[in-house]
Amino acid sequence: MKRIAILGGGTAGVAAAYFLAQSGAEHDVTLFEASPRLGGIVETVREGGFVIEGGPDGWVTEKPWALTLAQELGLGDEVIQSLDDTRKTYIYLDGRLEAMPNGMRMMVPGDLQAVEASALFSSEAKKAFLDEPARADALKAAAPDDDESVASFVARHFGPEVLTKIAAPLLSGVFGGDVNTLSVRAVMPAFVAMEREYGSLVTAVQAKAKGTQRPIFTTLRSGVGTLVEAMAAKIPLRWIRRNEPVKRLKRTGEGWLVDGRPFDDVLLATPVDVAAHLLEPTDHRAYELMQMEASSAVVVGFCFQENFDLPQGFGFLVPPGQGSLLMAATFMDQKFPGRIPSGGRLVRAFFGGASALRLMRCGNDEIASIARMELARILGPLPTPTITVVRRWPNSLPQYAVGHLGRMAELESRVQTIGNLWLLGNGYRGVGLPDLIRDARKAAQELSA
Ligand SMILES: Cc1c2[nH]c(c1CCC(=O)O)Cc1[nH]c(c(CCC(=O)O)c1C)Cc1[nH]c(c(CCC(=O)O)c1C)Cc1[nH]c(c(C)c1CCC(=O)O)C2
Repeated sequence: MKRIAILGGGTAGVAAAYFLAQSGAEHDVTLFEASPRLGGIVETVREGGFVIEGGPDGWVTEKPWALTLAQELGLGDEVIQSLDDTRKTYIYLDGRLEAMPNGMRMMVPGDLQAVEASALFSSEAKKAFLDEPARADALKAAAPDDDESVASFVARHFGPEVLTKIAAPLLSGVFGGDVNTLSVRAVMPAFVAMEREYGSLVTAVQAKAKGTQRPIFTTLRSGVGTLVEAMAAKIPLRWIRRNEPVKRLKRTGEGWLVDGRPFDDVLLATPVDVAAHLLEPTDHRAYELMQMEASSAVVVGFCFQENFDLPQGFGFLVPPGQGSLLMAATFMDQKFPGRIPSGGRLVRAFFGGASALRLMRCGNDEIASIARMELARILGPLPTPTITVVRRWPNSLPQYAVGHLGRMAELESRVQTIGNLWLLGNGYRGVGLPDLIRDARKAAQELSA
């Protein structure tokens, strides 16, 4: 019987424990969670008919692994999709919310007429979009053999305006990060492949848009929290140790000592900085490879009993330098069905970067009042919310900087050499919930083989 320690009870750690429990093999598992609660940054608050997400509100439909898990857990009837018929994403520019043109795939237009008609871009930026297909050969030739930043990739294709107006805010809304440091190969592999094949991204997106489009986001009727709760309910209770942060990890001849207790295998599913610190005595090079910036977020959910007008669509993003403390906001009741009781509104505000770090030190009431003020400056006066949920997520989103894939390949080979070790979580092979679930399943399969 293998003695397995899972360190960290967020989505990755809980999923690993769940898959081990399901494997049919006789494992002796201990899941160490530092806090009193499982789930990490996944947390659904259900109150007064509102479904309020403290962390992620869903996942990207394109990645199948969370949906498969939901179905295995018997949650098939709970699965719902985003309301894409009325999908719009706004960018806050020069004091106004300007809609992104329809048919955009991130910063690449699928519909050049929609770009032409948009008030978001100057005539120069429109010309850059229109001219890009003709530059296909040159773009292919200019593609570096190595990694590059998202900024340099986007600027090569579409110039500086598209970079600052669309790519920067969109990437902050997905990776919380800075386009000048983010690795294009790690965060936009699909676009890199398109460039290799077509040269022009516009041509590639148009060629690929011909198939039927599924809604962009998927979630569960009662919230993403249900996914973690349903997994946790199938983990033997004696496996779970809450309020037990692990302080020391030591490799022994055959296995590990976790705060002095012997185990055969270790799954490190803590935040990257914690995992790096725990591995430092075992492998200093692994520790170095795990040094990465992580961005922080403060999320505020506001529930309103009254209905009031909001722009149609999912929400808005704020590019750097637009004079708002907000990074983004989501109009939850327009993004997914069933988030509110009949009538009412549910709006989520996000702070990131330096604003998040500053706000993190304030009390909940102060954070909520700043969030309301910042929302009202952009959306106009808001009614008084009946429920407010504030969550702080320090260092929660690792930044995949230029060279990330190369560093991760080296880290993986260190992990193989160390042996009896798995690294799980959002610092390595993808930031979305589906990525975490895919990796946890794979680790459990390898352990049970
Ligand atoms: C600010 C922020 C958001 N979401 C996120 C942040 C970063 C800050 C942080 O959590 O630390 C994080 C995020 N957003 C997304 C992911 C998953 C990415 C993946 O699975 O690869 C992750 C990890 C999907 C997304 N999130 C977004 C896209 C782009 C959608 C598009 O092309 O329109 C994706 C794939 C855009 C986004 N993202 C957000 C808003 C308000 C919007 C626009 C409106 C809306 O949909 O709610 C909120």
